[in-house]
Amino acid sequence: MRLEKIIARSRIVELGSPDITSALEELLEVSINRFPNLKQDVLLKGLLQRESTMTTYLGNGVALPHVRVKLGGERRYILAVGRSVAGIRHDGTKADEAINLIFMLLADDRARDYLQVLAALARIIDDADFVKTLLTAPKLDDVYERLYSAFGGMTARPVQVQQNSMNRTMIAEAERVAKGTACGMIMVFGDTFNSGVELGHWSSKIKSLLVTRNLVDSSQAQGKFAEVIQVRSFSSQRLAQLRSAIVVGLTRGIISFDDRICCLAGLTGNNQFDTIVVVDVGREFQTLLTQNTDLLPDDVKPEVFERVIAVASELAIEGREGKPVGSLFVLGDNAHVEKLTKPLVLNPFYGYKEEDRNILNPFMDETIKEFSSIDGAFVIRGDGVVISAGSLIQAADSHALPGGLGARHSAAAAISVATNCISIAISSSTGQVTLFRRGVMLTLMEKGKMAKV
Ligand SMILES: Nc1ncnc2c1ncn2[C@@H]1O[C@H](COP(=O)(O)OP(=O)(O)OP(=O)(O)O)[C@@H](O)[C@H]1O
Repeated sequence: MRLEKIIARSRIVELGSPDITSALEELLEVSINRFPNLKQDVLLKGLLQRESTMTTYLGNGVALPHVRVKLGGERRYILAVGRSVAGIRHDGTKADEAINLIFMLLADDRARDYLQVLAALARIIDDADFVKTLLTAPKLDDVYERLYSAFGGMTARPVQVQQNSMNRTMIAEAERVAKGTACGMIMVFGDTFNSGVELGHWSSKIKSLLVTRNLVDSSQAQGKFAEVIQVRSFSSQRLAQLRSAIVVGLTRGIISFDDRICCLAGLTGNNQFDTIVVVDVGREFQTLLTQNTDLLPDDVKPEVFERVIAVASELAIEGREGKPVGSLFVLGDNAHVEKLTKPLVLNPFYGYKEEDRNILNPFMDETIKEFSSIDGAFVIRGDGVVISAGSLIQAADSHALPGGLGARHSAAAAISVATNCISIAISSSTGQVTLFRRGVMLTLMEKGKMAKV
C-alpha cells in the first residue's frame, strides 16, 4: 500500500476541540461525508472503545486512533489528520503532555496489510523532528505537502553517491572485489547516507541488495536495487546490521546459505563508503547448518520474525528506564511450546483482541517493552499474536552453553530442541541478543557492540 494514496488535503483540519471525543467527531465529519453508508456514532464508539483498552498515543504529542470497519466499495483506508496548536488532554499522555496531532485511520475489515500500514504510519510520525515541522508549518497546505512527501517514501530525494571520488572508487572496488571473489551479490549499507542511496551508473551485473533501517517503498527502489532489506537497528557501527540483514535475507529466501556476499558500508550518516567486506554466509552461520537448513519454523511468518528481532535489539540497546533488561521470546510451534510452559504470573495479554496483541501492531512495541520486566518468556504464535508473557519454560535442559550464560539462555536452547520453535534471548548482564534454533545458538548482537545514535 502506497501511503501517499490514503492522504487527502480535504481531510487535514485545524482542530478546535479541547477533548479527544469531540476532536474525533471533527475528524469523522470530514472523513465520512463522501461515504453515506458510514455512521459517525458507530465509528466513534469503535475508536473510543479501542482507546479504552489500549491507548493509541505514540508520544511527542501524536496520537494514532484507528478502527476497522466495513468501508464498502474499493476503498481500504481513510486517513484524517487534525492539528491542535492549543493541545488536547488525554489519558494516555504524561502529565505535562498534550496531543497536538491526531492521525485517525479507518481501515476496511478486508484490508490485509492493516498492521503493516499502521506500523509504517507509526514509524513516520514517531519522529520528533518531523512532528515539529508539521506543527510549525504555516498553513495546512504545507502540512499536506510535508506528509505527502514523507508518505511517498524516505527515498524521495536520493543522493547520487558517485558524486565524490572516494565513493566512486569504493563502488568500483566493491564491484572488482565481488567479481574477483565470485560473490553472487553486493550488499550496500544504505544508512551510510542521510537521504537515501542511489548507485548511479551501476555497471555490474552482480545482484545488488540494499540494507537500510529507513522505510523504502520497494517499487521506488526497483531498477536501482534488486532487493531491499529493512532492518531496525540503532548502531552507528559500519556493519552492525550485517547479521540481522543476512538472517532476514535468509528467511525471505533472498539469500541462501551457499551465497558469498560482498558488503559495501560506511559509518551511519557519514555519506562516505569506507569498508568492503566479503562474507561467506555458510561459514558465518555455520552453527545453524545442521542437516536441516530451514532457519524459520514452517508456521512463522518472516515479517513476524523480523519484528521480534527488531524489538529484541531495541530492548537490548535501550533497556528500560535506564536499566538493562533481559528477556526471552519463543516464536512458533505453539501447540508444542504450550505443553512445555507454565504461567509464572497472570497472563497480561488475557482478554486483548488478537489484532491488538499482534507483535506486528506498532502499539505492541511499548507493551512488550513494558512487560519485559516480568520474569519468564514471551510466547508468540507464528502469525505474530502474543500468546503470553511471564511463562516459565519447562523443557528439559541438556545443553552446555558457553560460560556466563545462565538459566534464561538454557531455557531458550532447551525449548528450541524440544519443539520446532525459534527462540531469542536478550541477556540482562551483557546486552547480547542470541538466537536459538534446534539448540544451536547464533549471536545476533554482541556484547556492548551497539550504541544508540
Ligand atoms: N526456564 C525459564 N523460563 C523462562 N524464563 C526463565 C527461565 N529461567 C530463567 N528465566 C528468566 O531469566 C532470568 C535470569 O536468569 P539467569 O540470570 O540465570 O539467566 P541468564 O541466562 O544468565 O541471563 P542474563 O544474562 O539475563 O542474566 C530469570 O529472572 C527469569 O526471568
